[in-house]
Amino acid sequence: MENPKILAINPGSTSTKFAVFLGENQIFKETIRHEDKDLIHFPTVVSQLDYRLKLLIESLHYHNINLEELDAVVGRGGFLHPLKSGTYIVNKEMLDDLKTARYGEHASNLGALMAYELAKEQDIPAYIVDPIVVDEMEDVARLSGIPELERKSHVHALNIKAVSRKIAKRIGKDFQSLNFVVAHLGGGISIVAQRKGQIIDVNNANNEGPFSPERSGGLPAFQLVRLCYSGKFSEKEMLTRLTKKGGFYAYLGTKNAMEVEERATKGDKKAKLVLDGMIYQVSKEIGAMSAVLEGDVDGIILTGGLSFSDYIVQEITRKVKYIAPVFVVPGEAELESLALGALRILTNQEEARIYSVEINAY
Ligand SMILES: Nc1ncnc2c1ncn2[C@@H]1O[C@H](COP(=O)(O)OP(=O)(O)O)[C@@H](O)[C@H]1O
Ligand SMILES: CCCC(=O)OP(=O)(O)O
Repeated sequence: MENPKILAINPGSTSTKFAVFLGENQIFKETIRHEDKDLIHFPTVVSQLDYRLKLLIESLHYHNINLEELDAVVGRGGFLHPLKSGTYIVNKEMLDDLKTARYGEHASNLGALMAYELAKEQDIPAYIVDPIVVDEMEDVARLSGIPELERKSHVHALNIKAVSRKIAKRIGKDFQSLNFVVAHLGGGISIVAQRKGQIIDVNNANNEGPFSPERSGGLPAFQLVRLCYSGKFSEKEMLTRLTKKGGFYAYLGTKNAMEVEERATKGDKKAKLVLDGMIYQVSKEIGAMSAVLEGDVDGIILTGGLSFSDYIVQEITRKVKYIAPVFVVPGEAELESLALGALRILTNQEEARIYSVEINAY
């Protein structure tokens, strides 16, 4: 199929981003922002499906984009069974796992569900690409120190794979011949050791590694246990504190790094300390992942929204440039990566993977 028309959908916790591609070329892009007040009354992520779909369809109609002209729909992949990197056809088993939040709740769980709903009306395929559960970790990285607490790969795989390909192309080498430490620095942070294209270790973006604008990162275990049993918080409140109300938000009441930086520049000592604390922890994690690669690092890549900040990039670079050259790819290329993942299937460059707990089990 030449130049297929692909709709890519990226549902986030505060937005639904979507774009239409003709082959590799983006011909339309839109972001719908969701305020807290609009989402707060939905008890679960999956219960937002109809609401988000309606807004998306209205926007497509408004911009004269005809769903009947699409060849495929592709969504960001959410919490599923651990999977190999690649493009997966959305099937019943996947939909069932997402509807029941079998492996956890995250806005990206809506990606496959929205893609499927739109694709089935047109009788075209729906896909996901490099979901947040891409798991290429080595066995040695899975140990935590307590047998029942296995470390899990929860990672910004879609953007990390995309920026790694981009930098490999820039330096004129094949992505699968290079070793990178990639730091996705967004609302959540994942920092990976990527050996010859494979993510062999990562700080779980939800509960390990550096704190981020909204997440606590790894915490002192004894004190955490005591806080959980203090009787002050329910399980849900504690989990929300760790994943949505940690990091910058917990210390400073904002998740906005630009605001934190401005406060720091204007003399707010606490804002400066917290900003520098995150930079310190990110640099430390980059060092740890470099050790995982035994110092054989072709490049360190900084990406995600925080990489738009000159201060953050300069400070991290100052601390880690002794390891390897630092490359910066600010923001994320998730919609483009989704479309390219679907395109590789539609143009027969790759075969779509089938989601099945049996086949992909690690
Ligand atoms: N130009 C910028 N300078 C500094 N920080 C920025 C800039 N643009 C975005 N950010 C920060 O990046 C973070 C969000 O990153 P992003 O990758 O968009 O996250 P997510 O997709 O997880 O919401 C926020 O803290 C935001 O304030
Ligand atoms: C759980 C890994 C992916 C992730 O944290 O995504 P967001 O930063 O978009 O929430």
